[in-house]
Amino acid sequence: MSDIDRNQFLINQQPYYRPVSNEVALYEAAYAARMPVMLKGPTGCGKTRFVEYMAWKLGKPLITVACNEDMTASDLVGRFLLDINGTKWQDGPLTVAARIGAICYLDEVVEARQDTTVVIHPLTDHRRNLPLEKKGELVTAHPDFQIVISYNPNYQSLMKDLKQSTKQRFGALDFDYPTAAIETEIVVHEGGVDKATAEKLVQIAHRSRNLKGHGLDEGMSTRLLVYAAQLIGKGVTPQAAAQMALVRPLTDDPDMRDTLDAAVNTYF
Ligand SMILES: Nc1ncnc2c1ncn2[C@@H]1O[C@H](COP(=O)(O)OP(=O)(O)OP(=O)(O)O)[C@@H](O)[C@H]1O
Repeated sequence: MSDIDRNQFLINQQPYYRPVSNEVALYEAAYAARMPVMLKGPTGCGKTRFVEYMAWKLGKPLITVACNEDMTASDLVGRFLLDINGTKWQDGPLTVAARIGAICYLDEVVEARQDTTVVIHPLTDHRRNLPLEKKGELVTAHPDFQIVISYNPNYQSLMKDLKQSTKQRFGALDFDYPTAAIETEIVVHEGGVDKATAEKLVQIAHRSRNLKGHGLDEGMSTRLLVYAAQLIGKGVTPQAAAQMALVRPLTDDPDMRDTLDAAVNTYF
């Protein structure tokens, strides 16, 4: 039993999510089958917002874990802690999610070491259980439990990739930056700018995305477009907002910065 209040992980207000394709229906089918789901796509394209929206739509709690390379299996599963009465077991977020029947979202899972990632294996196949080896307990996942991971294929390298035995436990949905019309709609909604301004921001992003692989690792994300729009909404000039939110975060290279600034200047 867990004394954790499941309600604290429920999303009470509908998150704004603009569907791009049939991802909502596909996710619902995967959830109905309790299939683990992998969301693949570049940074800032809506993966996290999508999971929040789906958790709200399905009325299930959501527990999110930002993965990093220092994360150990204990950070996910739990550990014994010392307190005044001696040692006390504390469940990690994955264990809490399995007990209360939450959707457990492991963000950027490829950042975690492979020996950490394998702890999810027994939860992602027919066993649906989680051995707490140090505690000597086998947790059987609540029927509502589901595991979702996000993954940016552009960052993958030989050193950092998921094992096939991990990948092949998931159904996968491809995400990418939406079409110009949909992305404009998102920037208007999230950034509170008019349509004409949002369209220009999106066009600048398209220019940068064309430079991916030609001096840029990634183009400007939808998230950065929303940031730029929010600055404009606070009274910053579009040019300064685009420089601060779109160009400067993207590159440290002075030539590339000048190229992107020039692109901004053709629009604003
Ligand atoms: N389809 C969409 N509907 C609504 N908002 C969106 C959508 N796509 C992107 N956004 C906006 O872009 C922002 C960034 O999206 P999100 O945080 O979901 O990115 P992400 O793909 O999870 O990024 P990362 O991989 O870096 O965590 C959101 O806060 C939201 O404002």
